[in-house]
Amino acid sequence: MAPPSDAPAQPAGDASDNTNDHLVQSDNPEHPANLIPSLCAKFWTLGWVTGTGGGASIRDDDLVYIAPSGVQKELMKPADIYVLSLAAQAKSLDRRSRMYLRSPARYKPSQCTPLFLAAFTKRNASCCIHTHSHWAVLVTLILETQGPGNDREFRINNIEQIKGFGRGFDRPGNLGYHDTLRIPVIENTAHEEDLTEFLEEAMERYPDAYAVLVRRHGVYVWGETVHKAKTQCESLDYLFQLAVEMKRLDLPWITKIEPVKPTRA
Ligand SMILES: CSCCC(=O)C(=O)COP(=O)(O)O
Ligand SMILES: [Zn+2]
Repeated sequence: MAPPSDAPAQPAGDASDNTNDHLVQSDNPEHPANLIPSLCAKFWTLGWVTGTGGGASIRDDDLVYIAPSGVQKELMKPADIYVLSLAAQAKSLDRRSRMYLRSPARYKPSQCTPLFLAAFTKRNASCCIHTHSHWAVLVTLILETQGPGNDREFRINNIEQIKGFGRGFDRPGNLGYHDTLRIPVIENTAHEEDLTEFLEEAMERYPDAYAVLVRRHGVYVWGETVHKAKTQCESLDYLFQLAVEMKRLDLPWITKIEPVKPTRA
């Protein structure tokens, strides 16, 4: 059956209408133009990029690789990827207009683009992942029930998976078991791009955070490398799911546990 005429076309991997195609052509599976589609296909199986929502972007030095908007992210091809230069973008007087080095004609770039750029420019991240995970959304809903003043930060401690997080931008090492992981929550907006100023403001308030939750929407997670962004996103999703189950069992997310001293025989 033919799709309705107003349905967004699915990526077909046809780059014939583009210039600078060499920017997305590589046999290396680690090339960002190959990695974004393969990561998004994995994220779809986790429920992170369902129904065109969510996505991922990768920065390689000055070049930023971006998925198309409104497409099923698990089906896109390297030829569907947009590429822009951070240096060229920085010179642009109009913050909202973007000069793409490669721009597939049939789509628009992801609405998440300015949020991904914030992670790259303000945190020197190399990868930013945006999920619509149920667990992320549920955590923001649970926090909402705790009322104004207590609903703008997710906090958890004394859980082993917290060690999956770096200590912060430009700070060596990872969090420890007894450390408290803090993730700011911002309110959702009618359009994804309008989240940018609130995400940037949360980054200012939480200089060491690697993620920002968006109420009733999902989460943005970044890292200094693709590997670290993915590890942190997985760790966070694990912690969000655990937190939802803990809440169901009436268990607190923050506990006071004294460090156990190792005994020597
Ligand atoms: C049903 S998804 C609505 C937009 C959104 O929240 C999102 O993450 C995807 O935006 P994109 O422009 O990348 O399709
Ligand atoms: Zn989204």
